[in-house]
Parts: sequence; C-alpha cells; structure tokens
Amino acid sequence: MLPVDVLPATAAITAGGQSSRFGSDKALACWQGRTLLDHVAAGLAGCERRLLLAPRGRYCLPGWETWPDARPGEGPLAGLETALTHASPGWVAFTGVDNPALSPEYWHALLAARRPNARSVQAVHPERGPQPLGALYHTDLLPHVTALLDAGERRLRLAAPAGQTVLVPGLPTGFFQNVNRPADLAGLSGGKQGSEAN
Ligand SMILES: Nc1nc2c(ncn2[C@@H]2O[C@H](COP(=O)(O)OP(=O)(O)OP(=O)(O)O)[C@@H](O)[C@H]2O)c(=O)[nH]1
Ligand SMILES: [Mg+2]
Repeated sequence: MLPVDVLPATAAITAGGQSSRFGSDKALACWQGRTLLDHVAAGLAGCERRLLLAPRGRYCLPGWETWPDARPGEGPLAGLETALTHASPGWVAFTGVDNPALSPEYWHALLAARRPNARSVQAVHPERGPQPLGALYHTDLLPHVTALLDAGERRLRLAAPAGQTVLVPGLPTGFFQNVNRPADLAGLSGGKQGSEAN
C-alpha cells in the first residue's frame, strides 16, 4: 500500500490567468500566512512530478517545473493541453491557483474513484455540479483536448468525455472554496465546511 502522502499522479496547477476580477495576481494573494499558490501546491506535494503552467519567470515555486502555454491567453483548457503534453503518461491532478482548500485528502478521494476505462474524475458540487478544475484527467485525453482547441472551443468542461468520466458526489463543500474577487479571499474559511465563493 502507498504511504498516505503519496499521490500517484502528475500535479498540474494552471496559472496563466489574468486575475481580472481580483484586480491583482490572485496566485500571490495571502491567506493564513501563505499565498494561494502555496496552499494549492501543498495539497499536491505528494505528487512525484509537479507542473506549473504559467509564463516562465512569473512565479517561483521550488520543486515545480514551469511550462508556458503553447497557446497563451486562451484559458484553462489551453492550460490543460499544456499539462497533458508535459505530464508523465497516466493521471494528472489538474487545478487552478484559486482553490486553496484542495487538500491531499481531496485528491486521495478523487484518485480512489478511478476506474480502468475512465479518463477523467470530477467532484460534484451539490449546487454547481461537476468541477472541471480540481479534477483528474488522463494523458490519453491530449488528442481530444487539442482537437477541441483547434476547433475554437474554450470550455474546460468539454475536456472530460461524458462516458469516460467518473463523478464523485458527497465531498465536503468547503473543499470547493474559490477566489475570484477580493471579497472571496476575505470570506475563506479555514475548515473544510466553510463558506463558499462562486
Ligand atoms: N495556463 C493557463 N491558465 C489559465 C489561463 N486562463 C486562466 N487560467 C487559470 O485558470 C484558473 C481559473 O481561472 P479564473 O478563475 O478565471 O482565473 P483568471 O482567468 O486568472 O481570472 P479572471 O481574469 O478574473 O477570469 C486560474 O488558476 C487561472 O490562472 C490561461 O490562459 N492559461
Ligand atoms: Mg478567467
């Protein structure tokens, strides 16, 4: 059995956004004495390989490889393409910079739900439905994601083929806390059952 802190996936934080609603770089916003980026990275520290999808030089995250998007400025679906391109073959734990409550326990819950024929695993929020960020994707999806982008598609939720996606309901809603605006940062709760931001 694997030690509890080992996560058998390539970690990938997509961090190429502009934080336009937040007004400054939200990855570097501070919560509980650490940046949001550090919180997200800590949740994935158990992954052997760790990828940060961002322009080179934007962030310093020791132990993480930085890969810039092949299609800069095209959104998180392009970040997923970059992640699947550079990940080790197999599962990728893919998240944004702004979900600071995604702990190792969250990722273990998704990894435990993998099925042999599945190519994505997504938690289901009770009101907002499947969560395409904070999700697992298999590197086999790279041609599908590239085809979507080539066709002009930018919706991340289309990266997960319905028939090959495992949905995981019932996780504590505090995991899904998301920072888009300054008020969301002020409303973050330390526990896993706290308030949420859309
Ligand atoms: N690699 C990559 N990541 C992106 C890109 N656009 C957004 N992201 C990331 O996707 C995640 C979720 O996106 P948003 O919450 O919309 O973040 P954002 O685009 O920086 O913020 P807004 O400008 O307010 O929409 C964040 O971690 C962003 O950094 C992109 O073009 N490339
Ligand atoms: Mg955005």
